[in-house]
Amino acid sequence: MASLRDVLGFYRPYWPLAAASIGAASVLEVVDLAVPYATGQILNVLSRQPLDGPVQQWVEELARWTGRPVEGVLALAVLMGIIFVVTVVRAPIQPWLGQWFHWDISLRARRDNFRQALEKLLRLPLEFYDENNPGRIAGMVARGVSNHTWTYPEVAGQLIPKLFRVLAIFVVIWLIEWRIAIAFGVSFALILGLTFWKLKRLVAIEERLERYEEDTESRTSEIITNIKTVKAFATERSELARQNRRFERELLVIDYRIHLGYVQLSTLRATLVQASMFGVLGFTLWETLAGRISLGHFVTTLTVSSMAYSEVSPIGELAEVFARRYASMIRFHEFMATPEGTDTVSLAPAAATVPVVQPFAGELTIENLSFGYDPNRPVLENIDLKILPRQTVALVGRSGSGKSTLVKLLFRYFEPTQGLIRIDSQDIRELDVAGYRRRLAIVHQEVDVFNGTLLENLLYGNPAATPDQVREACRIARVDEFALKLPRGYATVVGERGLRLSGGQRQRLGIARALIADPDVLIFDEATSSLDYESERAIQLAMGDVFGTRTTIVIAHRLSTIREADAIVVLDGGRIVQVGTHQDLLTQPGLYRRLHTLQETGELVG
Ligand SMILES: Nc1ncnc2c1ncn2[C@@H]1O[C@H](COP(=O)(O)OP(=O)(O)OP(=O)(O)O)[C@@H](O)[C@H]1O
Repeated sequence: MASLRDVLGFYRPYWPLAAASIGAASVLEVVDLAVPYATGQILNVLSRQPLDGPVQQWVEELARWTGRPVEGVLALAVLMGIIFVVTVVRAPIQPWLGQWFHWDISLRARRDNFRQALEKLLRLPLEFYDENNPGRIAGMVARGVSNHTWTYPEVAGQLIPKLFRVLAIFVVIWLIEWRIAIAFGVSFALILGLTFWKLKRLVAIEERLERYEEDTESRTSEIITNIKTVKAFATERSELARQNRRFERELLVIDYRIHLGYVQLSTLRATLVQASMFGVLGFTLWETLAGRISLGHFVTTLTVSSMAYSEVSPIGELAEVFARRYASMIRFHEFMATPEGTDTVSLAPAAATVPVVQPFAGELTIENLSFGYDPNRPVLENIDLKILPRQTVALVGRSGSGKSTLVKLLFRYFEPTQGLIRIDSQDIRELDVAGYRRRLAIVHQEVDVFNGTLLENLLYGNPAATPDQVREACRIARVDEFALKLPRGYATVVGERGLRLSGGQRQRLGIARALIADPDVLIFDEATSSLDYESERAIQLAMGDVFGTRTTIVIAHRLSTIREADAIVVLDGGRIVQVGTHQDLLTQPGLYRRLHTLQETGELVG
């Protein structure tokens, strides 16, 4: 669970500048008090009452310097001089000390934290993305960072300096008449104490609301992602109704619990402030009438105490704003503390000590491998497999038999619960994870296309590829066949804001992209399953040209894709049940022959 310490830690790199700017802003708030003080002293001069000791000394000092007699005019000049410095001279300095540095720190921290959040996102394991959809993640990060950005200048530039100002006012009143100071101090402590007590309770509600809102955002994000399904099933109305119920609930909590709480707090605060001010007025008047304080001090005390009480509302409001944003800041820090697991480039164990052995030949050995997403529910059990360099091995089996999971383990997205995988005799856990993954490439069933030109997409895994490499890969993957027909050829923008590629074209782009990365091990994960016959045939031909050029693993439901494989590995319930060539396996009774017969004839045979 993140805490206030994490929130403050956000600004750790900037602490010297932060301390200096907060200190300067506080000093400005405090020196401002010289104005009512000097005004009170002017009143004393005008009503022929004595000046305070230090002021009298300054006047005498100035009289000595200038050779003029100590008189009222000189005293007024000193006091006016003080007021001039504190108001007119201070005015152009204030925005720099009061705004520039706080916003400068805040905006720098914003940049750093967006960067760190992205670094975190890039390092988090795939499991995190299985559990959190893009809407939830983006909302959490954006709200957390932007609330930090807005809050820091308010807290550093206003809240803290104002608290110092109130403290200084307390000291000034104390110096004038300690009894009034105590009455003032007690009333202030009571008001602030009540404010913070109430805010703590409101923060707890805000934290619960934050989580609820995240779930709402997450659903909205799913609606966007799955919009085709929503439209196809015509569930727009029910989706709207469902979200509307959540919005209504949110409104009820925000309005009747949080907002109401803040208004109650403001009511209480305003009443206490006015009552306290009235009390201080009465008490000061009493002390003045009793002759214990001068007329000047009467005015000064009333002015500074009303200045202090007038700070109560802004302090309270700033504290409220902080409280309202605190929950999302805490969520952001919880996100930043999410464990990164082993699926991270920089945290690979022994990455620094064990160099990548280059080049790989592409021999893969899987030894007694077991794994389960939930340790009590094994998905793969005791897998033993050896794939020689440049061999093509197909993984087949029923849906859910663990084929994709095996590939995820090969990519080191998860740690096996038992056993290990070696590449060219080296345990893959000992290799630098980024260096190792660059030796692999995968063509998924759904090929991701980034917003950019076709060429940029092709070069995604290897921007340094030569034109010849690109040309050759595009020839093998049959990208050239469609690329030249695009409006601007390879310079055509595809993806989010560009031309939509068909399923077959995306697949071919995926294969070319993988080939351009020149991997030692290439994996096709059901690359043809979603395609029509013609596109499938084109992809099969492309794959056929790749077979034998590097170690290749093909996951396929359509067995026609893998007839040429050197070995076919049949998985069932997370175990290897058969291994052999297409011909071998057809001659044996078993799962492969059953699946094959089913695909050829549509008949289920025992
Ligand atoms: N991220 C995950 N978290 C938890 N369980 C998972 C996850 N991914 C897959 N599984 C489970 O692991 C088992 C194997 O899934 P896997 O995707 O490896 O099978 P597959 O053979 O590739 O299936 P298909 O051919 O349908 O793609 C399934 O029971 C599935 O529910």
